[in-house]
Amino acid sequence: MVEFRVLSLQGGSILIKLLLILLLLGSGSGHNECHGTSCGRNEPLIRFPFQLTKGMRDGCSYPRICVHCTEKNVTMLAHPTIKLQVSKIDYKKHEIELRDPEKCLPKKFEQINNLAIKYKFEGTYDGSNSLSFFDCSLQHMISCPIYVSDSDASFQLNLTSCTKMFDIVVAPVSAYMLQSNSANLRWSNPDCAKCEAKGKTCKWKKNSTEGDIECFDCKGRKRRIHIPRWFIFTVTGSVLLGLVIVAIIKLVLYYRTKQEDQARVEKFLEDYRAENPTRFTYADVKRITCGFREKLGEGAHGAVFRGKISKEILVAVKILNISQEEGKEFINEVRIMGKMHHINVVRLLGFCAEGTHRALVYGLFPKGSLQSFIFPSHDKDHFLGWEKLQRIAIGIAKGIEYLHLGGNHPIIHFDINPHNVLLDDNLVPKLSDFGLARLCSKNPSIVSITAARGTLGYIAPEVFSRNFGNASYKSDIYSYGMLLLEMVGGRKNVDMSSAQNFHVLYPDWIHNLVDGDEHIHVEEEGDVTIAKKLAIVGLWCIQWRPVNRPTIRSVIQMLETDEEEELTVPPNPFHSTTSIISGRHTSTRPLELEVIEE
Ligand SMILES: Nc1ncnc2c1ncn2[C@@H]1O[C@H](COP(=O)(O)OP(=O)(O)OP(=O)(O)O)[C@@H](O)[C@H]1O
Repeated sequence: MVEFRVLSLQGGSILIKLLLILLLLGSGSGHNECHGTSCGRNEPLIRFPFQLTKGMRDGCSYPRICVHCTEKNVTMLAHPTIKLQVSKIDYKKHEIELRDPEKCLPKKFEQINNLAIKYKFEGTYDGSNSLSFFDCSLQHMISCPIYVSDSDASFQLNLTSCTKMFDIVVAPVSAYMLQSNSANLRWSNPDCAKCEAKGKTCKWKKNSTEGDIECFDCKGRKRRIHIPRWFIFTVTGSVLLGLVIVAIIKLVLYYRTKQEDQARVEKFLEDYRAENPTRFTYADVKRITCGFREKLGEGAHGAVFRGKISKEILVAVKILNISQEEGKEFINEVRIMGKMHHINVVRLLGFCAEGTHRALVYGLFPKGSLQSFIFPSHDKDHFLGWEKLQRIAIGIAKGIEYLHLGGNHPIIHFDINPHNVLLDDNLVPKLSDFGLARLCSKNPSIVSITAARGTLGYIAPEVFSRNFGNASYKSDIYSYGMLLLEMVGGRKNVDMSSAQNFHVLYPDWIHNLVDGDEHIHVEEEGDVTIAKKLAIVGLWCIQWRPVNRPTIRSVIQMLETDEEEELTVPPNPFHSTTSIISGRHTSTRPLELEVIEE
């Protein structure tokens, strides 16, 4: 969930960045120092020394010439009193063409004159500029009642019904221009010639009220894309709306899954207190394992994944590779397994039986299995020490005793090996995978998989072939004996180099050890005693004939005794031909077992 949120935050920040870029691009549609801007399609380009302002306010003074755009996209001079349209700007000749939107430019002569004085505009007309103004308002049907005549009489008017108003000796515009509603004026300042000679353009110096200019290099600057404002607002709005909707959906989902998690934890705790395994759906299993993210290992019955029911409750989820259609049988078996509670037995916390999915949920043991703690005693860095090994051996035996004798439903494990002994933080051993032999008995691939895993050496001869007798509780004793010998020797007891014929490697040194002439690594006095005791008990457990093997209670008694002398060394089972019931085998060392088809 945390990652989910982080991802969505990242996604959100990317979207926000996109929006900012759009807005920046949009802001490029305003005044652009390099390329200028305009009010509309056929409107003049507005660039230095013109400045686009937002309204009619006289926001800028000489030498800045301010213009603004009307709602109808017409370019107007920005002036509080003068209403004149800027219809053309010639940046080469430094000329602007002004028009009266009310089509009566002579009436606005005074304003033009004031403008020319304010901005030091020059006239573009070379002839005599003495003008006479007439009031012709008595003439009907005319839109502009003021007539202008110049001294050159180049523009003759019918003035019979007009009265002369005044004469102007020097005017910046000609009578012809005024009458034809267009006045051309030239600006001389600011002069951008110096910058332009350098291939640059001009811009106003920042923070200068005097209207100082500086050169500005536009080369290499890409032209900004013009994106209409409506487009930007629509896109921005849609994206924001989308983000809000996504956030709401995520929030709803987040709270819903939180509620589901809470309900799952409550149900789990309730079942835990009632000592029942919780039934999970397959969706629960997926959520608990975060989509089967972390695999802890794989055994004969399936893969094991790390999982989490709540922050505090960590679990290991075994996804069984059995596909029984009938879930009832499975659930019955699992309920029996769930009743098994002992300090040396892994507690089954839950299960899943949905469709063909079968899973078992156990408590998590981060230290893993005993397999990773079995090292030879001379490997000082890893060897656990004889005291701890003895405690672990007794713990495992007590776990087996509980399975065999403790509950209402006795269980033969059938797969005792170091992989199936998990260790908690205090190195207390916990037997796992009990009950799986029965649960998965319909799976024909198990024996071969077990063989491939290398736990074959732990399987009692009678489990392997009926020629050696019937499988029983004593079969677990055999596996336990092999486990003890491996704990003492710290090495594999089976040579798997040949797939078909395997050898049980009966270690000579074990006999030497119990006879007293083997030098093992000891830290303390008692260490040899413990090592010998574990070896003797191990040898008793691996007797060929089940009847010759001790019960698990006797095993515990032998392990817990302090009297070394009390333990007698059993005959070497690998030398005894008489102990093999069928008599098919003759003894060889190391003994070679043949797989006999049932
Ligand atoms: N409850 C658990 N907590 C931590 N790790 C576990 C737990 N159960 C199993 N594992 C790890 O997952 C691995 C696979 O376990 P699994 O019991 O499926 O197979 P195995 O015991 O190694 O082999 P097999 O099933 O053939 O006996 C083990 O090696 C063990 O390290």
